[in-house]
Amino acid sequence: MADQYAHEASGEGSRPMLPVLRWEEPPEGAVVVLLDQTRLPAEEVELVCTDVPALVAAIQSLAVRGAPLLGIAGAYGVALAAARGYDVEEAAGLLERARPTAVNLGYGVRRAMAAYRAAGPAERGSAALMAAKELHRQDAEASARMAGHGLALLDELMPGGGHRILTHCNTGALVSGGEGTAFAVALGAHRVGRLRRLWVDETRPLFQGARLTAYEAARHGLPYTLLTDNAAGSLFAAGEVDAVLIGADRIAADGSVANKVGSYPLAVLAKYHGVPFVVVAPTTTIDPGTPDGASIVVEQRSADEVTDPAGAVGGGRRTAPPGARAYNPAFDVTPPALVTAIVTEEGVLSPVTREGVDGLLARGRRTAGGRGAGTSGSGGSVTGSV
Ligand SMILES: CSC[C@@H](O)[C@@H](O)C(=O)COP(=O)(O)O
Repeated sequence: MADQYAHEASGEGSRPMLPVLRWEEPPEGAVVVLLDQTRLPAEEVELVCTDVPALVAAIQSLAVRGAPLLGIAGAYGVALAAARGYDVEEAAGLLERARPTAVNLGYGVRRAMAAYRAAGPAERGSAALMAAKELHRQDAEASARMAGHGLALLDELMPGGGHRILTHCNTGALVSGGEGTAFAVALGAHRVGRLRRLWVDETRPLFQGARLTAYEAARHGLPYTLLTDNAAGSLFAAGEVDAVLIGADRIAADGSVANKVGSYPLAVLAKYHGVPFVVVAPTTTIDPGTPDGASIVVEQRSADEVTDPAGAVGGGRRTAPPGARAYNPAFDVTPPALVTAIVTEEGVLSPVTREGVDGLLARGRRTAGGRGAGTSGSGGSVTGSV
């Protein structure tokens, strides 16, 4: 495909992005400060959440979003409730139910709640806060390790380098305590001179690809090119895609992957064209309590996001006549048979089997400590450092 479609690489971003999420304790009381992702890329504006309902609203409006970051936000939400003297048990329920598909949200809330409940009455708030900070730090570490494992996998799959990678939705620093999941792998490839092109699906209806991934790619000087989601087929047919790299919102025990709607069609295309389809996610995204893809609850969002797509992210005009109905699932589910590999901070699983997923989870539990059910097992090959 002609290079005139490529955004020119221009070196690392000129200035650091504001922190995606931070905790502050001014004299007026603790707050969770978020980079408002609904305002990107036009402006970097922070949203200050002084209470749990405000944080829940920010989660539901996608001001803060992306599975790993939702987990971190949920954990800080518990700390916020404790610091502000709210009913912490009730706050935890509100936070956990704010969005249904990304398992990390509930994981982060439960982890902070476990610390809160285990502490003595005077230490509960600080115990929840420490748990949130620990999860934040661990997610950054996991991100760096995923980038390393993912890059090694790409080199194995495509020894010649010059990777042309297609990605969907947004998986960079905006979803993570670190540099992200799938995007961190592409960034790693760029830094060692192996990324020839990052193809970025715009990701309808909320344009996380166009608004957020392109924004992050530009800041890092990646050679990226945007495409409408429905242009992906012709891109594969033209032989322009070497690998698909995506994130995940929930990985079921059988290796089924829920991710932003539009991921499953990419997996089908990849299979047909013999292109690796690689999922990059921390082990906190694996849910042993969800046995298979059919059991994953897929969030259904408002029809307005489809009929008035620009309006949903800050101004524009309707594209559909008044009263038009819309089918608007936020995620779809890709079966394990279509997934070439799952890259986690604990290593790479390929092929994707129930036993292999279980083994990854056991490794993740050993690293992070106590994360719920699941037994260790074997099956599938997990490579990489433990
Ligand atoms: C790394 S998070 C998983 C992503 O791949 C993707 O599905 C995503 O960005 C989450 O969707 P969102 O609805 O924007 O919260």
